[in-house]
Amino acid sequence: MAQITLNNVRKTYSGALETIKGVSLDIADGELLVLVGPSGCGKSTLLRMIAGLESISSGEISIGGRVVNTLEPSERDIAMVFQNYALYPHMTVRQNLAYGLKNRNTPAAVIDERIKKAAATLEIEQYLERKPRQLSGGQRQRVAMGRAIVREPSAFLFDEPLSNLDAKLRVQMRVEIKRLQRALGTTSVYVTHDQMEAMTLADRLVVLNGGKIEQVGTPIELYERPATTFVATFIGSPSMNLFDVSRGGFQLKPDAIAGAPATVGVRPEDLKLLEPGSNDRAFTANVTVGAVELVGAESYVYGSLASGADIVFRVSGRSRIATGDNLTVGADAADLHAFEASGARVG
Ligand SMILES: Nc1ncnc2c1ncn2[C@@H]1O[C@H](COP(=O)(O)OP(=O)(O)OP(=O)(O)O)[C@@H](O)[C@H]1O
Repeated sequence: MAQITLNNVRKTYSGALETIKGVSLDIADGELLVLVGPSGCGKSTLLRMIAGLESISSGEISIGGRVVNTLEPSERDIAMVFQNYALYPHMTVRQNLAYGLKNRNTPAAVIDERIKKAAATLEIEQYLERKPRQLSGGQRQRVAMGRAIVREPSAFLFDEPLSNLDAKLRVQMRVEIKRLQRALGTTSVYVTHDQMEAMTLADRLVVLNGGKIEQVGTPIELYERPATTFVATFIGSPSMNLFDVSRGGFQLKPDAIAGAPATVGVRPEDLKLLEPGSNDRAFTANVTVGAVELVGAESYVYGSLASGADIVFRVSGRSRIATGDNLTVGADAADLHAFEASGARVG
């Protein structure tokens, strides 16, 4: 087990602009930290630098109190789990699990014991003599996890391990990874571009944007108090409505928000359908409905304000709302988010 520390880590690929622009992070012993952000923001680069698969242009990374900047991946006592499983096709599951340990001259009895334990934990005991091609995607993913577990490393690094699986299996495996990580208590860094996966897995989340940290916090902290408009729209689905105050098209009670923000944000789930013309909430707006989307237990209503700004809100169940309807929606002061023109949160 180990704490991982990043101190002002930077990366410039040769001939490219700076990709990681000074990232500092303390990852606690046993913590599951998720790096999330849009494509190209530098998640994989950061993870690969922790793994030692990519050099660091400047700054310092330490694992378990040991500076690892110049150590080979094999010397860092970490195990990586990738999306493409990286299993050897000609070897059985047992041989795949044993491979990394044999290379490290682990005694045969220890290898057998660790494989037995990992196979039981992952419920893959009955597949040990099979080849990877005789397994389903989910089973292969478990074997990939098994290869990491038998090493008993001080940290796991996950690089989008579930992105090759179908939606249902992805949810199952994500629950399993969380359970395993808890049970083993191994410090883990997990990269994904899927905000839902990030929210459900993470002890803490790091939102990266353009090689910089936008915000670090627990999923609930990021959801309730996004530090920037970027985080506000990245976390949550459908994403938060952001209204340009200078454009208007909505009513705000004078005491609803302190100061003079440039942007007001409201989550779709915090907007309530009101009696037409109501104005007793901190925020109210008249909406012309453009489209209604039924998604299982609730519907998303998409529309526009008088200013032309887009708005989306959620209603439970199958809705009678139809395209062309004129409605009034509102929100309480506690559910409003305010941002400066720079995108930074106010208050
Ligand atoms: N070997 C390389 N040489 C030059 N530029 C690179 C190299 N690898 C990555 N980059 C660039 O660095 C940036 C970050 O890439 P990275 O793969 O870390 O992003 P990411 O957030 O993991 O994206 P994705 O979610 O699409 O995998 C991108 O602009 C990418 O083009």
